[in-house]
Amino acid sequence: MSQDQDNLGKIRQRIDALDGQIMELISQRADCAQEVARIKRDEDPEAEFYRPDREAQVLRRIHSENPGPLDAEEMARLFREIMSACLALEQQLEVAYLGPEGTFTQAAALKHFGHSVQTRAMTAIEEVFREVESGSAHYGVVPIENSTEGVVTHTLDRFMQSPLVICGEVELRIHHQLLSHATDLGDIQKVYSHQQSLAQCREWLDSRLSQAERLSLASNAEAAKQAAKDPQSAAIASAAAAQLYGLNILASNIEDSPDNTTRFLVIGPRASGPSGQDKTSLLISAHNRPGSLHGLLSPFAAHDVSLTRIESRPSHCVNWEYVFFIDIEGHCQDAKVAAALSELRAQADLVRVLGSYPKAVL
Ligand SMILES: C=C(O[C@@H]1C=C(C(=O)O)C=C[C@H]1O)C(=O)O
Repeated sequence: MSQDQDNLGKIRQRIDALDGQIMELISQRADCAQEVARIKRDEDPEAEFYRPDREAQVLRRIHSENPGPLDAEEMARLFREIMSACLALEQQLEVAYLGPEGTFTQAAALKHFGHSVQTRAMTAIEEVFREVESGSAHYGVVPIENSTEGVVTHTLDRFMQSPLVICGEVELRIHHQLLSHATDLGDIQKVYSHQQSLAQCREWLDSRLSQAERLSLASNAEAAKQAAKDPQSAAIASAAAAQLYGLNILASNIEDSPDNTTRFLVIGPRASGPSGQDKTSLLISAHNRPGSLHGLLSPFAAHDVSLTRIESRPSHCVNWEYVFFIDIEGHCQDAKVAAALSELRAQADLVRVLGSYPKAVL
């Protein structure tokens, strides 16, 4: 046996021994999680085991203390899966998402909760809300904004009527693939996709597929299904959808902006506690008076609270002329945020906290 082979054998023995220790430690961790569950259940038989604030803190600590050589993000992803498996011992979470299977929203749900939850595909954003409102699913995941195309107005509008709260956010880098049974771009007559994805690939389509008609459908996965039926068509969708619907990737990463990112929200029946690094989303309205927007924003400036986003929408209601969706830094239980909100309540016709939730970690 050569010296190298001898060394290889020894290193493999060491890896086997380490795997044994890792397994033992993960099992001890799972025992602790079950113990936490017993305590929570004793305090309250209806207790919710999932704690987004605690999970965010665990992941942040792993991220910041990671010694390498693995990338911090990679290490946090491994722990995301360990926590997901531990939580599944306590409670099988059901997560509704904007389907069908293979959408970016499903990828976002799995990124946020890990792979030990049960994901359930819904056909519309409205249905995701309804599924969680009725209690058929514990949580829901819906898209809210894209770095290239802006806000998903349908999701914002739905918050105006829903009692649900936002308990998390997920950011996902979006890579679009052109999927088809065809092998030549010249054969493509139609391109199907969700309207946002068509917009995110506009320049690529103008230069490489200008002959093809663009047709928008309810989701990218739906587009992949359509493209699978007609070899003269293509879909813009994810690599996961290519596998799921048996299509070739005819061109990859065709999005116009290299940092094309979509943000998703996790919606649920219960508010999240403070994690130390949080955001709060608000729905605010005021009558149309001169200076009313200024009045709505000044409490944030006065209490040193940063605004990360502001979006205005038609109110769909005669009483209010403006509705603003505002994201701020901090949790509604933080002193600065609480002070800004109480000042705001004195000026606005409506202030609803849509949720305070941990900033995305992964
Ligand atoms: C163990 C707990 O419950 C759940 C499981 C967690 C874990 O495995 O670390 C973290 C938060 C909760 O989702 C807890 O609240 O600490």
